[in-house]
Amino acid sequence: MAAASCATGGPAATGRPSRSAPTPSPPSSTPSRPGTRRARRSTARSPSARTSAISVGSPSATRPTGSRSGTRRRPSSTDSPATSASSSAGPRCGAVSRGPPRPSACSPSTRTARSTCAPTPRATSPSSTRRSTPPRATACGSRRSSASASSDAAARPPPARRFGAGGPAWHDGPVTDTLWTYAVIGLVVLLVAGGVVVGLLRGRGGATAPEREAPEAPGTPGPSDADLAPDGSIGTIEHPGEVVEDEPEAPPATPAAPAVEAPEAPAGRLRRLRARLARSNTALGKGLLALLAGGKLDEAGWEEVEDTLLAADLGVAASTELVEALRTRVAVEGAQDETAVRRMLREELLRLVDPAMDRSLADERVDGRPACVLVVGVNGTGKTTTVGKLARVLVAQDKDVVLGAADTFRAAAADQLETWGGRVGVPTIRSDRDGADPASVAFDAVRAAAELEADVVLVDTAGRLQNKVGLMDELGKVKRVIEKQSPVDEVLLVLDATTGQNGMKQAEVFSQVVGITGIVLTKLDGTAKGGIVVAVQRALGVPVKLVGLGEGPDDLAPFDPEAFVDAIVE
Ligand SMILES: Nc1nc2c(ncn2[C@@H]2O[C@H](COP(=O)(O)OP(=O)(O)OP(=O)(O)O)[C@@H](O)[C@H]2O)c(=O)[nH]1
Repeated sequence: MAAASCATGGPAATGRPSRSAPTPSPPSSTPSRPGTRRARRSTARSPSARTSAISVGSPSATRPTGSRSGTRRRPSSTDSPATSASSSAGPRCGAVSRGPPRPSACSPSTRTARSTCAPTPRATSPSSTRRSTPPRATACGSRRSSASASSDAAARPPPARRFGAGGPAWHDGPVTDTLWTYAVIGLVVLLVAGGVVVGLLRGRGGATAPEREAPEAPGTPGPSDADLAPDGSIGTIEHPGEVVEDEPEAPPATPAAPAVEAPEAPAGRLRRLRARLARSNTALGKGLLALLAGGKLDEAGWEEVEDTLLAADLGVAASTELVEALRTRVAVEGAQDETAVRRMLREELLRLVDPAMDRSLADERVDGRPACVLVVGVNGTGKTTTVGKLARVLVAQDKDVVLGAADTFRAAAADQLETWGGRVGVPTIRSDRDGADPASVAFDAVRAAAELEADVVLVDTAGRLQNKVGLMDELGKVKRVIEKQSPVDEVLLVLDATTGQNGMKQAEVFSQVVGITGIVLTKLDGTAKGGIVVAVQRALGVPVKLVGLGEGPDDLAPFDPEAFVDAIVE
């Protein structure tokens, strides 16, 4: 046991570099990244963690303590293996070898008296043999002068003779016998005392609080195999008289993986949301129906119909056109009941909304690459929310989606988008730095989507007023940079329906800068101005493709002209 302690405790045995002082080593690079799970794992498994785990339950006999001792005393090249083997641990071996017993054991008087104790039974016992055999002789010999060693050799008979038959030839008489006996007894007492001291030191090492270890340099070897339990873990370390068990290692606290949601299928969403649309557009629908079904309309009545349409943001041209169409039909078909009026109104509104427009989204891979969708608009219209909701629509259609957080202006936008994506298991490409170049982030997102072989990448951009030339130029650059890698298949302009005709001006400028291909009308749940759908489509010649009807995650619906008109007239 002692020999084993020395072997594992000495610096040479551990392979650890000797340190002249236990100064803290520089921190390793791994713990400098605690935020990451990998880093947490690394920290949990780091050498310092392991050694501190050993220190908690380990006494001086364990390798770490031996290692620390090793830093205090570098083993001398003159230390023989026997010296180590005869002591407990490296440094302690040295301390014991320098203690009082050795000089007295090796003193000339003792050597002279040795001949007198030859016949004692203790001298022939195995333990006596261990104590008196080469190890200690070597230790003593390292201190003796060569002259005294040679005189000692001359005066001393061979050990076999001394302790074997106890040959009388070198018996000098009773006085010498007595001195020899005392010397041997003294030697034995000192050895026993030394053993007790070593034992106490070890026992105390196990009882005291573990010393705090200096952090180890990266690459410092971890616990040796001797420190490891059969299963490879750092296990119990036994000491005389006590068994210290490692506390069962608590499983690493892994954050609960957020549940991935299953978004609602997009088909029929608008029908579910129709009540919200109808509630907001009650004035339009009910007002028109009341006027039209009230009997033959005079000029004032028709003006009232037109005002109602304008109030719903249908726009002057569309409103005038609708009134003309209705007047013609009433004149031709005669006075109608409410059901017939409703049908007539529905047909004329639907014609204005133009169901023939292509409202499909670019959400399929094109020419072996992901479809690329850029989302633009003024501040606060709901772009980020729309990108998040649209990701859900696409996931519900079993598409592989990647999000690009190119809104680097608003600090929380990337986090907001990442949260949306995380809920449906969609990755978000973002910059860690606020104010990063949005074109660069957009480029990275498109490249990542290509590498991931996604179906579609949705790139969110910062809100900007259409009259800020610098910001509009920046948006143009975002698109151009993306196009160095992939065509932009869809540019969605997000318009807040509550802004009414103001949105028309936005749409025109954005369209000039980045070429709008589709419109998302948000916040239609909170406005009676559903007529904007018609107005904006007519002004830009691009279809409304999606409508937002609430703040809920699935409150974005593909625009369905029939459902939209039904919600108005029913
Ligand atoms: N009622 C309602 N609220 C909506 C709708 N769409 C978005 N919002 C809300 O509009 C607010 C602004 O949404 P954001 O997505 O942050 O707007 P943004 O355009 O990204 O904002 P900027 O990045 O500052 O330009 C949020 O409170 C959304 O919940 C909608 O269809 N209906």
